[in-house]
Amino acid sequence: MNHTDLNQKRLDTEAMLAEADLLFDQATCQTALETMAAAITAELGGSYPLLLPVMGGAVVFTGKLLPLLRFPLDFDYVHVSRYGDKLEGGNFHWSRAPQSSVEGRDVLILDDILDEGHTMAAIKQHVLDLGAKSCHTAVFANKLINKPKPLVADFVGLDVPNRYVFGYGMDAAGAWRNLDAIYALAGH
Ligand SMILES: O=P(O)(O)OC[C@H]1O[C@H](OP(=O)(O)OP(=O)(O)O)[C@H](O)[C@@H]1O
Ligand code: HPA
Repeated sequence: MNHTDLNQKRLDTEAMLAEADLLFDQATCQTALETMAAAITAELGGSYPLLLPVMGGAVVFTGKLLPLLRFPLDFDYVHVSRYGDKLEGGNFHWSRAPQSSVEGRDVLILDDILDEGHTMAAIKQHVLDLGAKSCHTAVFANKLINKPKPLVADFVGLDVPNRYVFGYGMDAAGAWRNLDAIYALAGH
């Protein structure tokens, strides 16, 4: 992309945020995160779990959550995507399957958002197929959609409305994963 195109993209991306609706501010997200950390600790703190964040959306949630978990754990990650830069999900693309052995482990999958739930359901099934002893799921945002999901997350930070949301690891057209709050795209 040349300099002019990049500059236009920067301006468009700034405009997208300026027009968006703030749903959950930084303080609200932090409180939700701390509540989740306490619940995860109570459930899994004694089982030396293997944490598997789903890149790239889980990067902010995971980076903020990990220092709040003061118990022994192992860390690996998977990379699965089905939205890319689009607003609607398509086929799965696995860029990285779990590398550490999940066999016999209590696994906790972490993701930024449970939308239709297909991503989390597929990863959980894969982890169980690999012989995990148990598999819990944690999502920072759970979208309140108007249809049943294949899976209910064990740990949820915030319920978000049925709109396209971004920030806190979630992208809008590839941008704004770096925001410390959750916004909804204008008109979506
Ligand atoms: O519940 P679902 O409808 O399956 O959607 C949720 C998934 O979609 C997003 O990933 P995406 O495919 O956009 O990849 P990314 O994490 O790289 O943005 C998000 O990070 C979740 O993994
Ligand atoms: O609403 C969303 N925002 C960002 N990424 C997503 N992936 C699935 N749904 C969403």
